[in-house]
Amino acid sequence: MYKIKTLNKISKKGLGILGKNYEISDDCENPDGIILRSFKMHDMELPESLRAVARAGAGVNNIPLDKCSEKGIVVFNTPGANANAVKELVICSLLLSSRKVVQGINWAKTLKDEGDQAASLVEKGKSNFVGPEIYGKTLGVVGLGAIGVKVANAAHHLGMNVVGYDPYLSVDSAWHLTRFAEKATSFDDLLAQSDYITIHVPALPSTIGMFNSEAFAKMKKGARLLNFSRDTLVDTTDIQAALEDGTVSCYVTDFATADLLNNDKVICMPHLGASTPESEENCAVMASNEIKDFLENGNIINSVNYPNCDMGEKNGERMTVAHKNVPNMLKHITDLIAAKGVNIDTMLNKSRGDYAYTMLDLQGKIDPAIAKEIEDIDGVIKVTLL
Ligand SMILES: NC(=O)C1=CN([C@@H]2O[C@H](COP(=O)(O)OP(=O)(O)OC[C@H]3O[C@@H](n4cnc5c(N)ncnc54)[C@H](O)[C@@H]3O)[C@@H](O)[C@H]2O)C=CC1
Ligand SMILES: O=C(O)C(=O)COP(=O)(O)O
Repeated sequence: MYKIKTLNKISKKGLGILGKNYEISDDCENPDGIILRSFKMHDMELPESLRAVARAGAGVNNIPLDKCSEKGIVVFNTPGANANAVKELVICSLLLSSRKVVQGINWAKTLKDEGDQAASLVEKGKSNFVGPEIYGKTLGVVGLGAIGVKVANAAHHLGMNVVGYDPYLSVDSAWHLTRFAEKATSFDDLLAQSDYITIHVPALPSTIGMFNSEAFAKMKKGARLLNFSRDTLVDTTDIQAALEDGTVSCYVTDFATADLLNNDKVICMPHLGASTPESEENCAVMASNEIKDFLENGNIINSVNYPNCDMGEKNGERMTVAHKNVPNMLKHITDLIAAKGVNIDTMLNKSRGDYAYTMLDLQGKIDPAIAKEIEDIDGVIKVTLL
């Protein structure tokens, strides 16, 4: 029986994929795997039993990746599984940032006690809520991954000019991106051209604070900014100054904070980007499949800290070894196996940064003591016999 601990509410349909050999609860002790959404794991003690963490979603800034890598815990996410949900809310927000819909609705509500006068007061007051159309305007998309590409394509279909910036654009994203999107020559070029800017990059040391006073100074006066990625990408003090002096005319963010909630030029949402039944299910299905394939077969698909390694379904004895990416590891591991008279049928080894992963299909019955001996090799982190 495998034990899975959930740290957030995860779609039941998705968890159902795991099947009868899985005990799933939010308070289990010694879990083999954790499935979570935005729960912040940084202060959590990582149990010795833990082999895998699956983020049902895209962003992994809530997970202590370095600590997991050091302990041989493989972390997964679910690329693209919630991208459509976010795209739809971004398109909605483009319109909200332009047309003063939120402000207009809030004002209309104040007329609820005006009786027969309400209709004529509405007509008199509506001129305060005029806002421009998005058709023919330029949208700058920062980060052309799963979400950015979908937003760019949808905005093109709505008649916008689209300019994109992504120095690490993947081949897959390039295949899916509308040919009408123009490539910004630099981040500054995107800032200078755009009437609307939408942010779709992960929160990394290189992206945190990328929207600061320096960036705002390069933007078109009155541009509108949308942030459905992470709060830390936009400097809170600098955005408030940019809103105050009119550099930015509206900021729509999926990350409500006390400062921003008080600002009339900010539309704050309570992190709703991925909150659709479809996306919650897609993410949970993908996360469950990833963790199940890893726990049962040792395969790594869509990891964010270990290399992807896939030897298909196991058929016999399989050993997996998480280790440091240093010379001679394979020699040490295979020498020890050979010394026990065990034959290796198939082997796969891949590395990613400082870490590597080796999968070995072994012939015959294996003495579990081998795992302990391999684990004692300097540089080996975790050995699992499946
Ligand atoms: N509001 C919400 O509910 C949700 C928020 N997100 C956030 O959106 C982010 C993006 O999600 P996806 O598109 O699915 O991820 P993704 O990994 O498919 O795309 C990210 C893109 O950003 C690019 N990038 C990285 N550094 C960059 C830089 N300095 N400048 C420009 N581009 C850069 C990458 O090359 C990649 O193409 C996530 O990391 C997460 O923080 C994701 C899903 C839901
Ligand atoms: O997938 C992401 O990065 C998200 O931000 C979605 O977060 P959530 O799963 O809705 O808590």
